[in-house]
Amino acid sequence: MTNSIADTAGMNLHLTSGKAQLHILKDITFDIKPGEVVAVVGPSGSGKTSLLMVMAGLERATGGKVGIAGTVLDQLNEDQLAIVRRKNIGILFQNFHLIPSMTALENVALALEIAADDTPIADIKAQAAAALKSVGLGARLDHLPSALSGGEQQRVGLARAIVGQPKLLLADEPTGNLDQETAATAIDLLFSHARADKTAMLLITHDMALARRADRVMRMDHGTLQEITMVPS
Ligand SMILES: Nc1ncnc2c1ncn2[C@@H]1O[C@H](COP(=O)(O)OP(=O)(O)OP(=O)(O)O)[C@@H](O)[C@H]1O
Repeated sequence: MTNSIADTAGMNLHLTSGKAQLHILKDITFDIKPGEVVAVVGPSGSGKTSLLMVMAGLERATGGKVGIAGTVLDQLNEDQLAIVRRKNIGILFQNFHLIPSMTALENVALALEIAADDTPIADIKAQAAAALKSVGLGARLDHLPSALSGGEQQRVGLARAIVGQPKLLLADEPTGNLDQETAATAIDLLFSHARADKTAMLLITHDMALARRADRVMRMDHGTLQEITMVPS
């Protein structure tokens, strides 16, 4: 459990839906090493997003252990969870989740303001601008999300996810809402950042070509997770 950036042992997640108790994640044991890219594939509803939510500390496992950067999450309160999250994790969502009333720069700066309590605002803005520049949006700092294309919005999402230099990037179908060409550009950017910064990544995708670019591929099926071998294309 020690030299992983993320690891789980016998992790379970039960959720209630009406009167039903659903067993969403079943006895999941896996780990992600620093700098490693792990793809998770599997059918819709199998539990991939639920796994990401647990790894992000946004959903609590109902059994087993979950560790992030050597800290076991199970016993932490919400404030402690938030600290582990902001110190270690960047999250990239399919629907971008940008704040519509904030410019690209403000969206990225906000993530850093939350993550770095004592940093002067001028430094935060400079770092946010640099992150946006690194994803090719140096000329779009003052645009609102509504004035950006889908691909550009996702690049703002990427800048926001990486600006705090997380050890672990959690990406949930990051290109699911983009056309093929825009998606390919976004994925290249995502991988080049992850590889250059040696950021570990848990990448949920339906795209097998994308999964092949990962170091390892896991398949989620009805809440169970297993490593699979990809047949070369
Ligand atoms: N808050 C919740 N309460 C109850 N059940 C939930 C909740 N969130 C998800 N589920 C159920 O958990 C199961 C797994 O959902 P999850 O979103 O993790 O699947 P997924 O593999 O990410 O699917 P997709 O590929 O369609 O995004 C589904 O049956 C879903 O209905």
